Amino acid sequence: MEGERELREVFASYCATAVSERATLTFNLGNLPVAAKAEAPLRFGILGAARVAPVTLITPAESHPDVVVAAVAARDRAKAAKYAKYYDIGKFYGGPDAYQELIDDLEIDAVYIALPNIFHYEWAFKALSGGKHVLIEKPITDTEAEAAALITLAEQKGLVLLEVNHYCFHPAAQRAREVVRSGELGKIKSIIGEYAVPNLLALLVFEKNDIRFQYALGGGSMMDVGVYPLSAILYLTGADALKVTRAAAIPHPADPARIDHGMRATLALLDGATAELYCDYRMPGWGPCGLLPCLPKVLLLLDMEGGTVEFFGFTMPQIYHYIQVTPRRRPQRTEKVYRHADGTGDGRWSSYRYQLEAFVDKVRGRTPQYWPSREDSVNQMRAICQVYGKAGMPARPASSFFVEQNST
Ligand SMILES: NC(=O)C1=CN([C@@H]2O[C@H](COP(=O)(O)OP(=O)(O)OC[C@H]3O[C@@H](n4cnc5c(N)ncnc54)[C@H](OP(=O)(O)O)[C@@H]3O)[C@@H](O)[C@H]2O)C=CC1
Ligand SMILES: O=C1OC[C@@H](O)[C@H](O)[C@H]1O
Repeated sequence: MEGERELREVFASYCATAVSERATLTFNLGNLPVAAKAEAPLRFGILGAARVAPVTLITPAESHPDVVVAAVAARDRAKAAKYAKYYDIGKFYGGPDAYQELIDDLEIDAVYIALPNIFHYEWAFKALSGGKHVLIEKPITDTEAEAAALITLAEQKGLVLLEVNHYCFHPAAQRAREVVRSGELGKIKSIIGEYAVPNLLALLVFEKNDIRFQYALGGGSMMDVGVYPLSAILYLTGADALKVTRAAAIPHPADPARIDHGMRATLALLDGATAELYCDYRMPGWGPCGLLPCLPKVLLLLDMEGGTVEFFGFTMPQIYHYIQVTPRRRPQRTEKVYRHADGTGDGRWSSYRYQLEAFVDKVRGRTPQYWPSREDSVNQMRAICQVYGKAGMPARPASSFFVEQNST
């Protein structure tokens, strides 16, 4: 009952907001002016004609004066051609060698990897070896050892490697982190981190054989939506280590022993704080038998010595978010942040656009507004592996390319 009330409140507040203050912003997200390009912009190539790339890179690149998406590679030539035409990408590679051909293209400076997780390591390794900067989807790899190897390789090559934890670059996430770390509310006692996709939405968006539900491709909810609350817990607390004390998978009916459609985990953080993580692809709706539709639940809730902080919509702050700070002895306040305090950024930018800004700054030798520490991706991978272990599910398979490289 409490859950139903909460979901109804969230639904009502979302609707009210959508028709008022942020409606213009939501509309504008796809309508940022196309920037005039610099003389020698950073030329990106995309590995895989991925569904996600228009949101994560192609649209953000349009408004960046120093970025051009110059090529796409897909295993099927016709698919590559169609994708290139549709998104106005100048060059395409198709066929079984397409990914390597794109990497070998001397006109390409950076590669975006949005392939199934199991292929992240291999293609990031090959792209870095070929001298390309790499923007890679989350989770960076399937295992901790692979993540560490990529980071070392990027450093050896002097190249930029960035895992797409895009929301961390958005001013709202940075403001939430500032509030939490400012000392205003003292130490953290506990955190709840959730990313749950409603049943009905997941049915509409994901096909049965989606890469997210295939063990051999590095699937599982913890590998996908679970990464967000996990990385946010690390991001907000600044903890570089945590211990998974308990985890329970909600098994996927298609592969119940190995694939989680949901996961609940308890984490022990520094200083005695704890965190409860929940991710799900099949969050039931509300009302009779949970059949009425609900919205995705994307939430961070911190109980601190001096009050609470709720950061709602943390992975999609450009669409909707709020940071509600409730000190125990002072009035509650709600913050919404779309630009940096120094005025940089643009209220219409998505988290992906903020991320691209930082990526380019890093490549160009400027200091990005935010950049993760070299250990972040490794810590994240280690924690994911621990969650699967505690839940009694097998670790995600290592890349066969990594296994071959490391077999004596
Ligand atoms: N940061 C974010 O907000 C989001 C991140 N993601 C991440 O992006 C990545 C891709 O997700 P998404 O775009 O939804 O994925 P898609 O289903 O669109 O697959 C991406 C590409 O992977 C290749 N591929 C797909 N299935 C297989 C297979 N069975 N075997 C080999 N290759 C395959 C295809 O390449 P080809 O075109 O060459 O055939 C395809 O274009 C994942 O790592 C996911 O976690 C996804 C959504 C949002
Ligand atoms: O942002 C996201 O939401 C939906 C997921 O399946 C996707 O992979 C993730 O990155």
